[in-house]
Amino acid sequence: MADLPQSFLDSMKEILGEDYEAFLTGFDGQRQYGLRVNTLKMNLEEFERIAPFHLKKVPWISNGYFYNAEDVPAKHPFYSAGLYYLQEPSAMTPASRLKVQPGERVLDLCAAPGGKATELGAALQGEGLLVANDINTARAKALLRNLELFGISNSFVTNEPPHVLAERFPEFFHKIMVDAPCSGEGMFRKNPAVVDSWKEKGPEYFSKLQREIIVQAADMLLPGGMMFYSTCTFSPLENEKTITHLLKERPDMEVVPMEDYENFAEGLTSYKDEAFDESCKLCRRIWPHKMSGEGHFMALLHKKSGAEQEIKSDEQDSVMQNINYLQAENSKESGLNRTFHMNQEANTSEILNRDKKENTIKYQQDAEPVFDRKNIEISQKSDEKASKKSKKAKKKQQTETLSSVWWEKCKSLSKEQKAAAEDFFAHVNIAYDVGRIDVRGDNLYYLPEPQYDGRGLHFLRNGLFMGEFKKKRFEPSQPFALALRAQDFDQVLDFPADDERLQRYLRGETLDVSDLINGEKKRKGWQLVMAAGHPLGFGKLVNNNLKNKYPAGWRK
Ligand SMILES: C[S@@+](CC[C@H](N)C(=O)[O-])C[C@H]1O[C@@H](n2cnc3c(N)ncnc32)[C@H](O)[C@@H]1O
Repeated sequence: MADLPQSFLDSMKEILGEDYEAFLTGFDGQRQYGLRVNTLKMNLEEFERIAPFHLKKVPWISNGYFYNAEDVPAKHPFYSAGLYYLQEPSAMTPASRLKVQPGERVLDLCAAPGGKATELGAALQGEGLLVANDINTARAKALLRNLELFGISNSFVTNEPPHVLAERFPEFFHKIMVDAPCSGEGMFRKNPAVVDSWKEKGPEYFSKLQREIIVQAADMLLPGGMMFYSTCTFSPLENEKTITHLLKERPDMEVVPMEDYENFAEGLTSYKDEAFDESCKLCRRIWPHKMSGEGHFMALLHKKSGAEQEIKSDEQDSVMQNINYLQAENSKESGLNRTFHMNQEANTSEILNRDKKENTIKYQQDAEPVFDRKNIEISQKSDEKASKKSKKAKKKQQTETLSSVWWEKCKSLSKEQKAAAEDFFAHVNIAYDVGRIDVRGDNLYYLPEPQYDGRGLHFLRNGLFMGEFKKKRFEPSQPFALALRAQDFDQVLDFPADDERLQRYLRGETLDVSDLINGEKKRKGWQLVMAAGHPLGFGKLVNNNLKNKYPAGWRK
């Protein structure tokens, strides 16, 4: 057992009472290994059919599995294809309980390295917007990589303190995840080094930070929206006390029940001589001695709204699952009788303006908008005629593809670059909404659909980075490969998952692929390399040899 601080042990004894001994014994127990399937890329039946691991379902997570440590799924090509995320099972819970639906605007405020954001992004299924933020630049880079690996194309990855986002996005998001920085008591078993950082910065330090963050987060939530607060620590200071603070500061926020599991424990309503809001009982705790997880605190919060439209049973909205659950719970045991309303859209007028360079991470605050996506007002009050017109325009736009006509309009590109891009996109079987295509400097992007104002924000990525124009060429990007499905590209090299060439491909080696192209003499150029039908990256075919285009920074 790690050398645990006495004040931590005293606090645990106070909270757990007769369960304390079982909790301590748990520290000598075995670590649980888990993976979560990327439902943007595949369904569970397919995963179970193809995964060569010893899997057991995590009973409270629909797409979560325990695996045996000796399986080493991180080394399998399926990992490099973004088919799953390795995650301790209790850490899978928060994103699974926020019930994100395609088309929503979602914020993950403390997102790096992406354990929750990858699941939230997958739940969007390519529709809507995921703003994934982390205050720490190095960690935000890891977050971006994981989102790219998962093939999530509709994210805006930012690197800002929460208060800056709160000023920019008042009442903007349907769903918000706050997986707060914390003292990490739930990590003590998995990573004893966390004990040392706890001694430097413990619950008192983080509690103050969390109280600021949670209020700023709530201010970004749409009335009727849902927010999830979680930590991987046990201290009530960082958990129920933070929630109680939010409820006092923002009376329109309330704790609501989440989808339950028999071994979750209730939140606390007091600790020592401090009383917390009674509704903290609806929060949930994962205790490592009660179930197979390292430990988590979780609160599902709802922002009440006043006179907005009441949710009707036939209007299947994202909030419905949580609310249905809540109503059932209310009538069952709590006796609370609430009516829920929601405001479906914010009155927001947004102009998107972008920086010229990729990865300079800074929007020009005072620059003229380079790209004004019609300054569409998202408003419930917008008159019907305008909305019909814009729907028609959008439909027309969506049927356009990246044809020569479109490239012709791209003034910043040379003739050769346009021809190269056109050649490449002739192999892509996707009809793009050309209004979302953006050529910025030498780079090509596909922007998320919802409108938002990103001016002046530090960011690492806006939408999908599709590729780069070099002198006379167009080079498709690695994130683009990972966002494609097998049927989206018509020149594929599909290797069996256990073909040793896949490991060599992932190391950057040139491969002989004559057996895969069956004497197709004319075949050349960009190929999508796949492991059993799942894209891994690009290569270029020259005389039966595959020149490796797996980027150096991604190699194993
Ligand atoms: C518990 S971790 C998030 C883990 C992540 N949600 C996941 O599942 O992979 C908390 C994150 O909060 C960030 N953070 C630290 N201080 C912060 C602050 N003052 N405001 C916002 N985020 C902060 C850290 O950089 C860290 O990545």
